[in-house]
Order: sequence, then structure tokens, then C-alpha cells
Amino acid sequence: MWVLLRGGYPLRILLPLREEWMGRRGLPRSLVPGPPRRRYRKEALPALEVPVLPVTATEIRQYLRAHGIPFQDGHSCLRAPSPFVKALQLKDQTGAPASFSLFIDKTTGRFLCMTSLAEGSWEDFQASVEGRGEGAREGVLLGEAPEAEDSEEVRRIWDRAIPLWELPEPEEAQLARVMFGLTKVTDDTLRRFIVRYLRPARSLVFPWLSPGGLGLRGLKLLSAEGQGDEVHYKETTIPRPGVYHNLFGLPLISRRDVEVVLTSRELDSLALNQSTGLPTLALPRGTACLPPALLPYLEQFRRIVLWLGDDLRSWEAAKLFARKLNPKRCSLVRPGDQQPRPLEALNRGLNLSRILRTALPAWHKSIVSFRQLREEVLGELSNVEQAAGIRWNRFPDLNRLLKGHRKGELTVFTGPTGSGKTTFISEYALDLCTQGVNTLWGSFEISNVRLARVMLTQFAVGRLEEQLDKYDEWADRFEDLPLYFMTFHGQQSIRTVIDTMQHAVYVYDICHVVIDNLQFMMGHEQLSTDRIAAQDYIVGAFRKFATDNSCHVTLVIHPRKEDDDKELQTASIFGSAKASQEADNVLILQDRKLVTGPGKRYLQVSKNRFDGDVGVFPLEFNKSSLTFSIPPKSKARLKKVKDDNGLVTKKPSSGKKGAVPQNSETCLGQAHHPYQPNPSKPSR
Ligand SMILES: Nc1ncnc2c1ncn2[C@@H]1O[C@H](COP(=O)(O)OP(=O)(O)OP(=O)(O)O)[C@@H](O)[C@H]1O
Repeated sequence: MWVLLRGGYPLRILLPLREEWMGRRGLPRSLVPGPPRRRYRKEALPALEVPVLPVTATEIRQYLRAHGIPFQDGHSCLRAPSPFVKALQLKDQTGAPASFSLFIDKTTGRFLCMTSLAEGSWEDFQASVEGRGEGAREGVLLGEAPEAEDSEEVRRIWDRAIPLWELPEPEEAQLARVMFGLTKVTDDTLRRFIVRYLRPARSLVFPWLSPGGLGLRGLKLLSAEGQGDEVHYKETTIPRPGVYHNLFGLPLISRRDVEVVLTSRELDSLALNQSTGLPTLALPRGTACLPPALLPYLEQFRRIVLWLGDDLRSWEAAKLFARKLNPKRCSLVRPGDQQPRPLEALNRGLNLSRILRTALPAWHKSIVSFRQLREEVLGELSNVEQAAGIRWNRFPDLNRLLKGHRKGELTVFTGPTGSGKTTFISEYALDLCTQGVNTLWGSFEISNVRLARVMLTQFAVGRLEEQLDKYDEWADRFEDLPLYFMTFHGQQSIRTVIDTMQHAVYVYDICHVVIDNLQFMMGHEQLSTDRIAAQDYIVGAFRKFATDNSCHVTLVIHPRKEDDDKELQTASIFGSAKASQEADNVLILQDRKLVTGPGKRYLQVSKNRFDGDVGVFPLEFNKSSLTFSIPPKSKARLKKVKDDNGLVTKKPSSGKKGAVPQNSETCLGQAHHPYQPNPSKPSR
């Protein structure tokens, strides 16, 4: 049986849910049909209790020098001779001599040999250089068996799909073109990119070809459904999204190409390439992530233009991806009325080359003038709703107060011991995660298995122990959420936690980190002054992380001991005022005084830096689904907000954006949109 390599620091302390909790069904997880993907295997290392610190680019360089290995410094990778190919073997995909075909990621140390497709962690590379396990050298390159079922399915679908122009009924071909917005895309373009159509599924089929264009490694199916005036697209990939690493268009890239345009959809790449003649590549999962595994394929480009879409989310993603690609070589096309996504631009008869020329450099100096910012400000003003962030599906009242979940902010969350903080924050984060917010959990108090169980129950909105026959159905959908867990338990140093978060942002494009709870990073200081200083330091570190990485951090902090009959206030958060000062949002789970029935809690938003609205709304706990979301048909109630002095503020909030004073009263409207989970709805 083939063995998957899971060596190296990151995988030990940062596991996607499927490995941490679901267990394996006895099948290799990297389901890559087509020619075998090769992995470098060595003795499986036991999981370390204490994580090794991640490697730095300087250490990698020093190591290579110390071992006499020549290397070239690239944009995101170092290039070195590959120990996994024999000299004078075939040239690699980029045409470089195979002997220099090893790409080492400067941030993680992971390597990929472009010629043999061997890959592994930095520790694996070192082991190979140092000849550890030399005896196994001949056998270290393992072809990982493709998932037989998947590769058969890929082949079967591909064989049944036909080019659009070969459809027997011209009306059917015309309808497909209209549905996918392809009326201006020529047959020649579809032929070059080898796009087919699967009649029974009414889907376009995009192939994932091996480097060199030989084998078929996977497929993406795109179906379109008309809903009113809008067309909704649904994507299905084989293998599953987490391992679908297709840079669509790669076989058309020549080794001499030094510029490329990255898009977030295959259809956009077709439009761009047709109208500009430029090399284009589409990212496998759109704006959701840029997996570092793709970076070696982008090393050859001196200039990369990112044209990801027409909304603020695409713009945010472009900025994040540029950081990973090295901003100095990246330019970004700003979304705007006259700069829609490439396919729409083609259909509207716009000049795509001209739009590309307006791309802005991603590189910013430390000091900028308003001239450089004015476009960004305009973008925010003209997309007020999107600038407010992602709205919760399950908590409409939270949307009314906070307006949405935004990148780069710090949310501090507190509540009495045992009041349901973890349970609430789990649903709050899950809600965002089901909308494509890549989420990392640091649960230091309860185990990941227990947390995942709570989350899955909330996801299914019901007890699964009573319907185990549905378990796989829910678990399969849950498994595809962009959800990761740190494997820490108990006390941890803040440095290790921040390093792990940093790593996760790079590898998984994490946009939301939940830390439950801060007390687990405080060490064992006994004196209260030391504890307060430690907490201030930690809060400062999370604040900086959130800002620097454009990543939202939600931090659970225990309250200080209060009288049992007193409601919590911002000042009840343990420690000095630093936490509430640094936080953009302060949320308090109240379960005193206002309680009118069993299970009922109130959520108080006591600080809201984005637009000032604060308020309180009831949460009704459902013990079987472990959810706090508003149940269908629940009547909204007017909520009065008490300020920190326990006074009811009489004036209602003006509802205007801007400096609304804290503790203003907020009336919550009647029109609730209860979250109705719909199993047929795709989770992302
Ligand atoms: N509103 C509620 N009513 C009744 N039980 C609840 C409510 N909310 C949560 N619970 C239950 O209470 C238990 C504790 O919840 P949880 O762990 O979320 O609390 P916590 O505030 O995070 O605790 P701690 O202070 O120890 O961190 C769980 O079993 C949960 O299902």
C-alpha cells in the first residue's frame, strides 16, 4: 500500500478536519487520477508533542550553502538541482535543465521536483541530502496510486463529453453558449483550451492535464442555472476541491512566457486569452485560495497581473495572493463598472487590453499619499455593503449591529464561565466558514473532536446520534468546508501560536482565526500584575497579527470575577483596558438578569469600531442542535441596551454610519430571515 507522507512541522500541528477527526476510510487521501503523482517517502516520524519551529528562508539558504548545493533565488521559491532526477534527464515543464528543477518554497521549505514530481517537507529534503535512510534511496520516490474510482470516473466523464460544436442540435449548443456567457468565445478558443460539454449534466468540462499535457489528472464540471435574471454557476471537481490543484491553461504556457494574467474562473481565462492573446491561467478554487503547491509553476513569470473578479472580495483576494507571489512582480485589476470580470468585459465589447493596462502595482511603500489611496477609498464608498464584510446567515441581528465580518479586525468575546461561549462562537464561525471564509480554530480547552462534534451538530442543525444513517452525508459536506484546527491543547506560548497562524495564512489563506481562549497563553504567572502584563502583551500580538495579515481574529477572554447577579460589561474583561482598546469589536454573552427562560442568553455588542452601532439581542439555545440562531417564526423583540453603568440609554441610535457613541440604544427590526439550512445548497 502506498503511504502518504505527513512529515514536517505544519502538518503536525495544523490539521484539516478530515485528518484530525474524520479518520481515514482506508484510502489514500491525495486523490490524483492520471499519471501517478510521486511523493518522497521516508520513515514516518512520530508526531511531536512539541512542535518544531517553522523554517525561514535564511535558514534554507544557509543550509544549502553549508551542504554545497547551488541555488537560485526566485520570487517565492529557491531553485536547486534536484536530487530526484538523474543528470541529463528530460527537460522540465519550464524548459530548465532537469538538474535545477527542484523548487523549495521560501516560506515553508516544502519542495517540488518539476521533473519527477517528487514532493515533500523541508525535513524530508534534509533527510535526503544528509543521506539518512540512504538504503531506501532507490525506493524513496513513490508513485502514489491514484484513487482508482476517481480516475475511472474522470476518464468516463471525459470520454462522454464532447466539444460544443459537435452537439447534434444547434439549439442546444446555442442555449449552452448563452447560459455560460460564451456567445463571443470562439470554437477555436474552446479547442485550444480543450473545453468540452457533458450533455446529461448540462455542464462544461475543463480538463486538468499533467505538465506536458499528457495524462488527465482531474476535471472541473461547471453547470449553470438560471434564477430570474441571474445565472448561478455550480462547480464540481474531481478530485475533491482540497486536492484539485489545476492551474487551468498551464499546457498552453511556453517556457519563454514572462508575463501571465491570473483569473479566478476558467471562463475568464478563455475570454482574456482570446481577446488579448496573452498567456492566462485560472486558479483552481477562484478567490478562495492560492495553494503554495502552485507557486513553483508561477516562478517563471516576471510580471503577474491578477484580474480576479468584479467585487470587493476578489480585490481583497488579489491583494492577499500578491503578497504570496511577491508583490513586486504583481499588478492588480481593480473591480469597477468599466472593469468587470474578463468574460463580462468581452461580452460588453470592452477593450480588455486597455483594462489590463490600468492594473495597479501591488507593491506599496511604507508611506503612501492620498493619491495612491483615493481609488481604494472610492472602491469602499461605492461598495458600501461589500466593504461591511460578510454577513451572517444565522444571525441577522448581528448583521444589524456589526454590519458584517471584516478582514483585519480583532473581536474580543467574553461571557460568564459555562455560559456557552464556545458553543456560540462555534456557530458564529461555522456560519462564516460555510460562506467560504477560510477558518482556523485554536481550541485549547476542549479537544478538536468534541469541538468538531458540536460544529457538525450545528451544521446539520440537529442531533446526529439519532440519525446515524445521515452521518456520512453531513460529514462529507462538512469535510469540504475550508476549516482547519490547531492541534494544541493546554498551555501554549504565544510565539508558537502566532507562528502557526502565520503559517496557516500562507498555506491555507486563512481569513478568520478563533482563539478559545486567551488564558491558555498566559503561562503560569501567579502575581496579578504579571498576569495583566502578559495578557496585554498577548492581546497586542493578536492585534498586530490581524492587521499585518488582513486576517480577522476572534479572541475569547474570560471575564474577571464579578458578583453573580451583575451583568458583565466591557470593563469586566479580565486584565487592563488594553483588550477592549485594541479590539475592533467587543461581544458579551449575557446570561444574567435578562434571562426569561431556560437556555436563553443575550448577545451584547458593546464595541463596534466600524460604525459604532451597539446593542443587544436575544439568543435562544436549542439543546438538540446546539444552536443559538434564531429559530424560524421567532418574533423579534425590541432590545434595550444598558450602558456600562447599568443605565438604560434612552435615545435610539440614529442608524447613521460614523461616530455613533457607544452604548446607544438599538432597535432591532422585525424582519428576520431565519437560517434554513438546505442540504441541496452548496456550502460554498
Ligand atoms: N444557553 C444555554 N443554555 C443551556 N445550556 C447551554 C447553553 N449554551 C451552552 N450550553 C451548554 O453548556 C455547556 C457549556 O458550554 P460552553 O463550553 O460553550 O461554555 P463556555 O462559556 O465556553 O465555558 P467555559 O467558561 O468553561 O469556557 C455545553 O454543554 C453547552 O451545550
